[in-house]
Amino acid sequence: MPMPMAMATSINSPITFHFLKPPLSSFPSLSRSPQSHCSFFNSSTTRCSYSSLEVRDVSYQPPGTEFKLLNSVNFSLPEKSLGLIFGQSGSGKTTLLQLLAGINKPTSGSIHIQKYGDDGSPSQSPEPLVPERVGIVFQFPERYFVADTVLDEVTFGWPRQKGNDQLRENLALGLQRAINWVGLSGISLDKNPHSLSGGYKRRLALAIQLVQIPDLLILDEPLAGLDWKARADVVKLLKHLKKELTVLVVSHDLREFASLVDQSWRMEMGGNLRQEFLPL
Ligand SMILES: Nc1ncnc2c1ncn2[C@@H]1O[C@H](COP(=O)(O)OP(=O)(O)OP(=O)(O)O)[C@@H](O)[C@H]1O
Repeated sequence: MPMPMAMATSINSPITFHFLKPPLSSFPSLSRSPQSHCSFFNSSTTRCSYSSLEVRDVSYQPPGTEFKLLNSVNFSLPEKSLGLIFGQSGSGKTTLLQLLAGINKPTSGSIHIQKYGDDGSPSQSPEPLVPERVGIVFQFPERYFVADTVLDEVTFGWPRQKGNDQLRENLALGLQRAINWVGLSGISLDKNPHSLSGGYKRRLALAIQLVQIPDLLILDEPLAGLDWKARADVVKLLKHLKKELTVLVVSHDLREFASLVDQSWRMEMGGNLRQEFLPL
C-alpha cells in the first residue's frame, strides 16, 4: 500500500497533517454551496429557494438485452431530505441507484439537479447530476476495504503526485470534517479497518464518501448484516446527516427508517416506481 499524501501525526482527535499549516484544532460545520436561502415576506410567510434531485422518465435496458429493468421512473427529492425506496427483491432498486451514481447510463430519460427560487419556480436551467458529486455506499461496504489502516482506506483514491497542495489540503480538511462527522474521531487512524466493529466499519464507509460533500448520498441496504446496536447507531447517524445532505436509501428495514423518511417509493416488479407511504 503506497503511503498516503496526508500523513497523520496524531491518531486521536484532532487529526493533524504534515502539510497543513497550522494544524487543525477545529473545523467548520458542514455547509453546502449553494445553500437554500429564505426570504421573510411577513410574520407568517417564509419562502425559500432550494434545489431538488429530479429524475424524469428514466428507463434502462441493459445493452444487448431485450427487456427493460426500469420503466419510465419519475421522482423528485428536495435537498437535505431523506428518501427511501423499498420493494421486492429483483424489482430494480439497485439498478436505479447505479444509474444515479453514473455507473450505468439510462437508456432514456434525465437525471438533474434543479434549483428553485423563492416563488417555487425554476430559477435556472437544470444541471445534470455528475457522478463525481454522488457518494454511494454499496451493500456490505466493508467487504471492499483494501487498506491495512483506517487512514490508508480513507485516502485510498487521493491524488499522489506532488504539486497539487491546494487540492490535498482541501481533501485533508474534508477528511477531518468527515471523520468527526461520522463519529470516528476517537478511533486510531492506524487501526486495521477490518478490526473495527460492524457499526464503525459502516461509519468508515460513510466517511470515505463524505470527504467531498456530495450532492446526493446513496446508501444501498445500510443496515444489512449489522446487530441491533449497530443498526440503531447507523440510523442515528443518518438522522444527523440528512440535516445537511440529500440522502437516498434503498432498504427493506422500513420500521427502523420510519422516523427519518421524508418521502418513500415502492419499486414494483418490472421497474415501475411509485410514491407510497411506508407500509408499517
Ligand atoms: N446487466 C444486467 N443484465 C440483465 N439483467 C440484469 C442486469 N442487472 C440486473 N439485472 C436483473 O435486473 C433485476 C433487478 O435487479 P436489482 O439488483 O436492481 O434488484 P433489486 O430490487 O435491487 O433487488 P435486491 O432487493 O435483491 O437487491 C434482477 O432480476 C437482476 O437479475
